[in-house]
Amino acid sequence: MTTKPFVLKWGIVGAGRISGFFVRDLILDPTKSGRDGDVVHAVTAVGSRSSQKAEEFIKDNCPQGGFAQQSGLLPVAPAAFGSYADVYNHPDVDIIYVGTTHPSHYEDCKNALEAGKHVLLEKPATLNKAEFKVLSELAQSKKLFLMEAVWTRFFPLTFALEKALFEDQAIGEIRRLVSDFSISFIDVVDDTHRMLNPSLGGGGLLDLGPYPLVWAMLVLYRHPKNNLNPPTNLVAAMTKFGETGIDLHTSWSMDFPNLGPGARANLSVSIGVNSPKDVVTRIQGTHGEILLPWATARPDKFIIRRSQPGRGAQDYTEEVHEFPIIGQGLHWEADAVARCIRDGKTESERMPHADTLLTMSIFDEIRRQGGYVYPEGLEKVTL
Ligand SMILES: NC(=O)C1=CN([C@@H]2O[C@H](COP(=O)(O)OP(=O)(O)OC[C@H]3O[C@@H](n4cnc5c(N)ncnc54)[C@H](OP(=O)(O)O)[C@@H]3O)[C@@H](O)[C@H]2O)C=CC1
Ligand SMILES: O=C1OC[C@@H](O)[C@H](O)[C@H]1O
Repeated sequence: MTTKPFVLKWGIVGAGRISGFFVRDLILDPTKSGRDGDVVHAVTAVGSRSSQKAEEFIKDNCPQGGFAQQSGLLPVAPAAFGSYADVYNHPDVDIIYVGTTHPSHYEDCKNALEAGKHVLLEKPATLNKAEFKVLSELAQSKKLFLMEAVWTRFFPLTFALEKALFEDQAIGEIRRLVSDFSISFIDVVDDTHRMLNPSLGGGGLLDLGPYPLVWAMLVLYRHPKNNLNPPTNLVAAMTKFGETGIDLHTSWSMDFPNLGPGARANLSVSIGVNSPKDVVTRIQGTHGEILLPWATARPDKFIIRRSQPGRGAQDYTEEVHEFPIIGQGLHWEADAVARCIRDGKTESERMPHADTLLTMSIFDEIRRQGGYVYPEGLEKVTL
């Protein structure tokens, strides 16, 4: 006997680039994209500040909705709206995907929760820790699911990497992690683009920073021996882009003193250059290293180089572990969210509120040390 899959009905707010990638992944047949198929997705409503844009978004990305609609499991067509509120109030929506620009995240998420909907909130969750704290408390008080959309955490590759590091001890004790995510936007987009525009929370840190940080969070912060102790000795530097106040290059280091004699993360982002494609993340241990090639957000392989202590970095054996990605790879995150909601959970153990609060407190401190000040009134909540 086959069991019917759980259907999660999504309402999308913000008809932009990542929302397009997200819904196109919701259309993929789970059994043909390396997933279990116990949960499937429907796209029942799309909201934009322009109704025409919402209609075009549906036509271009999901004319028949998600896989649940395409396969006949849910006979409901996706509806286009010229406001976000119509999506929050739509009876055929279980969860809101917030794919808007950074400064809108707080209010869009709050409005969705107040309308009684679960939320998957694009990264960075908010502009600061204080804003996310309000959202977390609101979601908890209303018993609604809320998660920051750090999709990289849900890749099969990421689970396999953790097994190699923590169970198999593939490189011995971890001593250092170096990760960079850099994409040159300067001279590629104009100054009004969200990446360069201070009033849209522009710059490298908020947009690209979640990805180098996610590797430090998973490999060092969530290392079984770290016992979830926050990093110490955070030291950050920012180079600013012209007179705008946003960051062009940002780098920071953090220590994890509970790991052996101590481990360090050296992390960086830039919107002025591109990361080298061959290695963007390097995890170094007492018995070798693991390399992750481009992209920091979406790697499809890792390379284990095993060596003997004291034998020098040139003397190693190499194994390549490949994890092909069908679609963009946002479907693993969407499936994990669907399972949480099916099972009545209000948080994901894989991406809990506590990890978002720590992320935002790290970003707050980097901005403090780097002198990144948001335009007046951009933050809706401050400490
Ligand atoms: N997980 C991932 O891989 C990725 C995540 N992201 C995250 O997703 C979010 C959106 O990024 P992306 O899709 O690239 O951005 P886009 O600019 O393509 O889309 C953002 C959308 O936000 C809405 N919006 C609301 N208020 C404003 C405003 N004042 N100015 C401009 N747009 C506004 C618009 O939707 P409308 O006009 O329809 O109302 C717009 O289409 C960001 O938080 C980013 O960090 C981005 C890329 C990849
Ligand atoms: O989340 C992201 O990952 C991919 C990048 O291209 C994009 O700027 C960023 O928002």
